[in-house]
Amino acid sequence: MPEALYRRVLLKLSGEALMGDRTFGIDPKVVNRIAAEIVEAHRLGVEIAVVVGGGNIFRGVSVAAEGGDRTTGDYLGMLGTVMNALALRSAVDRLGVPAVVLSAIAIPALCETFTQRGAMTHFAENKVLIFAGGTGNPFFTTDSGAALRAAEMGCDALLKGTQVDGVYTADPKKDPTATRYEQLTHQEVLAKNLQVMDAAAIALARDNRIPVIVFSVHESGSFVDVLRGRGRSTTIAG
Ligand SMILES: Nc1ncnc2c1ncn2[C@@H]1O[C@H](COP(=O)(O)OP(=O)(O)O)[C@@H](O)[C@H]1O
Ligand SMILES: O=c1ccn([C@@H]2O[C@H](COP(=O)(O)OP(=O)(O)O)[C@@H](O)[C@H]2O)c(=O)[nH]1
Repeated sequence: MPEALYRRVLLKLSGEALMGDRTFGIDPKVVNRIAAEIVEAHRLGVEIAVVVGGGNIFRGVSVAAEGGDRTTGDYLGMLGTVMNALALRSAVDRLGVPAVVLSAIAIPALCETFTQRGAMTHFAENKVLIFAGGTGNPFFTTDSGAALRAAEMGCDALLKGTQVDGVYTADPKKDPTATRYEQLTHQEVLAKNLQVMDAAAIALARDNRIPVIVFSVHESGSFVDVLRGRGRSTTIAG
């Protein structure tokens, strides 16, 4: 069995993935399964930072679409990511690996506030880092937060665990004839306007030469498989 291909990775976890079969919120069974995979990867010796999404709780654009205030909606979305991060920390902790939540928005009663130097200290202490609050700014996404933190933390790769098992010629949920790419460049994703990740996140990864690997977080063992260079995924690099 090959060991991990990477020394330090940023795992972007879709908020919606944490819902399991529910229509809203957090399914503890799913959180426990993902936590177990993170712990397995940690035991391979990989340094892991996680950025959690919040789409299972709140999306600012939905508020705006109904005539509400986008900025307030986005802050609610960021708070949703803090809820997910706390649930994941508790699940990883319970499996015997220390984990810490670092939020872009200060909520000192619940978690630490992110600083790059503080986060590096936690890596040196062999902890799993869980980044909450996205970038801390409205009008951004947690994908952009993931690309930003991957650059700040010097990660070798950004692994996007999402609803689909890679990047397709079109959204596979809408177009059943769409076919999956094995490999693409960041520039091709932008030029073809492939919507699996927002353009700001892809551009930031491109400018910092960070490969992005898109895989399905719904398949058990997929995170560790990707770390070992196995399983179904699309690599965006070059
Ligand atoms: N070209 C494409 N290839 C793959 N997925 C795509 C593509 N275009 C749109 N999508 C959609 O993008 C979704 C992933 O993006 P997003 O909803 O932001 O996920 P996440 O919640 O993981 O951040 C997939 O579930 C898929 O339906
Ligand atoms: O830097 C950020 C990250 C997130 N959000 C808000 O938080 C919500 C949840 O994040 P996202 O949609 O990226 O979650 P995911 O799709 O990964 O579950 C977004 O819709 C935004 O409203 C934001 O305003 N700024």
